[in-house]
Amino acid sequence: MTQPIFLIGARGCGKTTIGQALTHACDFHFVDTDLALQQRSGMTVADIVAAEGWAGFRARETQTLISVTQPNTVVATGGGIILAAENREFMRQHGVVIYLNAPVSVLASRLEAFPEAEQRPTLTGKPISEEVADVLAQRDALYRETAHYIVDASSTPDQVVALIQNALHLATAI
Ligand SMILES: Nc1ncnc2c1ncn2[C@@H]1O[C@H](COP(=O)(O)OP(=O)(O)O)[C@@H](O)[C@H]1O
Ligand SMILES: O=C(O)C1=C[C@@H](OP(=O)(O)O)[C@@H](O)[C@H](O)C1
Ligand SMILES: [Mg+2]
Repeated sequence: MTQPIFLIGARGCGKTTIGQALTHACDFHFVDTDLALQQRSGMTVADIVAAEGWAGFRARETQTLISVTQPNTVVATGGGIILAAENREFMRQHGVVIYLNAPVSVLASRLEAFPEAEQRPTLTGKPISEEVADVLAQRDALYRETAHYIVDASSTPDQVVALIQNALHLATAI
């Protein structure tokens, strides 16, 4: 299989971490839409949102998604990539989409331990655990309708990578 693999899911589900580990396991290249758009603009996510609002960030995110998509590539996306219908359609048409699914308690404890405020400026103004619950409630259906496969992302990184590889073997067998 050479199709790109898109990792989607909430902040803290491990798209960036698992994406890097997966590229070693399946000998793909790694790209992360947030890292790519920050390198190109010379600004952090927080800088872009402060200067251009979330609409400016979302426009850059869509451009970046299209430009980084190549064969043999794992694309770690940002948690809000599924908000735009064009992004959802693009990912489903151009590759295999995997939803890294984890409960609110797991997401909140990871984000509380490593908030990375420059990467994750607040979306709602609420404390982390409330924000995670609210945002996941709004987006879970979009992650599910976009995904070809849903993988439990609450176990260790090695275990999550193994679950993805199982799903991809299914994909190559079809
Ligand atoms: N499977 C995992 N088990 C434990 N910690 C994890 C796991 N996946 C990610 N993390 C940790 O959670 C935090 C957020 O991970 P990250 O990959 O940045 O998530 P995302 O890109 O989905 O927002 C990081 O500190 C990372 O080390
Ligand atoms: O969920 C979101 O709307 C966002 C998630 C972030 O990426 P991660 O999911 O990699 O943290 C980043 O793209 C930005 O802060 C917006
Ligand atoms: Mg990330």
